[in-house]
Amino acid sequence: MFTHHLIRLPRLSRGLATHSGPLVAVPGSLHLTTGQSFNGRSFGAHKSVYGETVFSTSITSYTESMTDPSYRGQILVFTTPLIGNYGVPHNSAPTDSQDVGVVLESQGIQCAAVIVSDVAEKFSHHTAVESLASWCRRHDIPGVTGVDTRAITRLLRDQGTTLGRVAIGAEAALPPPKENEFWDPSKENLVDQISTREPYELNPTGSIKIAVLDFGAKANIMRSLIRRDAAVTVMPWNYDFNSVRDQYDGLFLTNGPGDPLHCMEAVLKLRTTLAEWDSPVFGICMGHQIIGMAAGLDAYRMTFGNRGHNQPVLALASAGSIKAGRVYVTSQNHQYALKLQDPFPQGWEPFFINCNDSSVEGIKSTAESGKKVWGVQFHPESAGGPLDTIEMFTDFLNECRAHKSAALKESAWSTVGVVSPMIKPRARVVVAAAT
Ligand SMILES: NC(=O)CC[C@H](N)C(=O)O
Repeated sequence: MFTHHLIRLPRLSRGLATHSGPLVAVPGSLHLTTGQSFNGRSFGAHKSVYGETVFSTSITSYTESMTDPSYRGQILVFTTPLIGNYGVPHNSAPTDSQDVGVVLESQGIQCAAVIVSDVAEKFSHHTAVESLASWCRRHDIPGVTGVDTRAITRLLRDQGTTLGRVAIGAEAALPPPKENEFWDPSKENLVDQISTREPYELNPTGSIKIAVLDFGAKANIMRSLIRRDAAVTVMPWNYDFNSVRDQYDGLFLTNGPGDPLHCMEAVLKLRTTLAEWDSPVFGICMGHQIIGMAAGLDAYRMTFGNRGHNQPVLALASAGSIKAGRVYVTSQNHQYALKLQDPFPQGWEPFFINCNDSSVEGIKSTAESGKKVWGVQFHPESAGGPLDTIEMFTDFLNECRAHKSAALKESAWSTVGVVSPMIKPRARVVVAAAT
């Protein structure tokens, strides 16, 4: 065990006096299961936690990242040195008539702890109501500052995502835990801990009915759907969608925390959906991994994953607003990815590839398959991050609308006993009436 960084003296002169009382120098440390320790000072809850230590290269949107349910169980290290300078907004004020109940990405802070090189002790923004430190304390989330986050990140890039413990107060000075005492969140079904227990509706008067399987959804996915006039029914991740699928015009699978292998129940149910239902399906991050596994691809654990808002992806195929050959800058937060295999399963093709590490960033059904199914590893809904691929939501809903009106015409023609000349008959039998 060696120590990378000594405890820095707290900057009492700058203090937190304006917003939350003077900062008392409480020690805070990050211990890694591989033996390294980083000693700084605490700025959040006075509580020690275990988790998986990951780093994010995002420069802004710490509030959105920290409320993203996909960070559940993770000790989030920000590579940007100064975090907290625009404070934290009120999280429950409606932003518009299509309010989803929160301003940020979920009700509370989802990551297990945060590690910041230099936490901003003063904040300034017209929507801010409190400091990062006070927000963390209110949500019982520990934070450590005054550590060399560059050194931590270099370590994580070499040795991969590593189990860690954030130790606060007297515990920070104790020897690090033994290797077998670290908690490994990837062993748990984190999705089941946060997915909705019961289905619920948003924007029920919307013009197209979309079912959303909730693996730990970011609120901006729901906003992105309902702002495009979708009526959304959010369902538990393992809901029996096949028993209600005929009531919906499209299926959406959300992001979510942890290892996708814990969600095999959803993979198997989706396999049935894809075999028997031909309405459009779209999945993001965990949702994309579930679609890929249902298609027959394998998922694997990456060394340190991709987390940040500056990940370039190259489109390999065109679809809707996406043009083959273009690079899109994307928001990402994932540890697992689909394995690139040659040949791809029949009826599927790669859609995007990561320009940095060549990992699979998207898959789609082929034109020949007659299906409209896409999955993307990145987050088109952003929050935070660039909006380069936001129109994929419009593309998905356009396909749902086109499919719905084609199906309506088809059933209108079949009730008068003629096979529509405009509709290519699918595997489904079109009932030919007499006379
Ligand atoms: N944001 C996500 O949906 C993450 C998916 C999955 N938990 C992973 O880490 O790869």
